[in-house]
Amino acid sequence: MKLVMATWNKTKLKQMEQAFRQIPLKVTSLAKRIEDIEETALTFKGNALLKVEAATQYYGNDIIIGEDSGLSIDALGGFPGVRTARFSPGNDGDRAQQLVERLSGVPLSKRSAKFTSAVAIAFPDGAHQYSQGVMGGWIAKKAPATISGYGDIFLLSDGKVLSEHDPALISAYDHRQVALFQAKQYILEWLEGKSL
Ligand SMILES: O=c1[nH]c(=O)c2ncn([C@@H]3O[C@H](COP(=O)(O)OP(=O)(O)OP(=O)(O)O)[C@@H](O)[C@H]3O)c2[nH]1
Repeated sequence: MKLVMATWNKTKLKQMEQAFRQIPLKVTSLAKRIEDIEETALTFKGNALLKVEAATQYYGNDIIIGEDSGLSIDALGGFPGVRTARFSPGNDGDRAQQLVERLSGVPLSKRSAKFTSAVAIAFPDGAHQYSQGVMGGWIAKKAPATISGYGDIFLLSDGKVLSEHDPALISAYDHRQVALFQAKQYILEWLEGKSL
């Protein structure tokens, strides 16, 4: 039995491998076997499940994990949410720039936002588990001259944007790390329950 990471994103894959390093199973990614899927669900959890389901026909005897994440801005009714990675052409930096422009004139008190990460797990016996992590913050009024991603516009309560923080120090509060930590407990407990 293997741990199959249902992701096509290399950074995410590394984070998942790291988060699950204590689990005594070989980790593999389905990226090479199946093409990236269309993320058509209306929720992060729904998209995480779609990623997992894309893998079940090839990896029915393994534990499959999928993750979906994004940024939700209160003043924009939760936008971009599940569409964070693709609400307009270009890269995350271009999209983050657009969000800052859309919030022009909005005071900091009304710029609250959150990152959400949802993880879905499919076990070989057909059981599923889900976990979620959330990190709250604000969309900064002053963005750097060059915005390379959402981390450059996401302000934390210490007055610094996410990308100004040491990832190792912020990791305990990171939405994805929180969701993956809970997922790890589910997997370890499932293995224990099966005496594996
Ligand atoms: O700067 C950031 N710091 C973060 O902490 C963070 N967490 C999520 N995101 C963004 O949210 C979308 C995820 O999209 P997503 O889950 O569909 O991933 P993906 O399509 O790359 O991979 P996958 O679907 O193959 O797994 C992408 O735009 C990510 O940049 C972040 N950006």
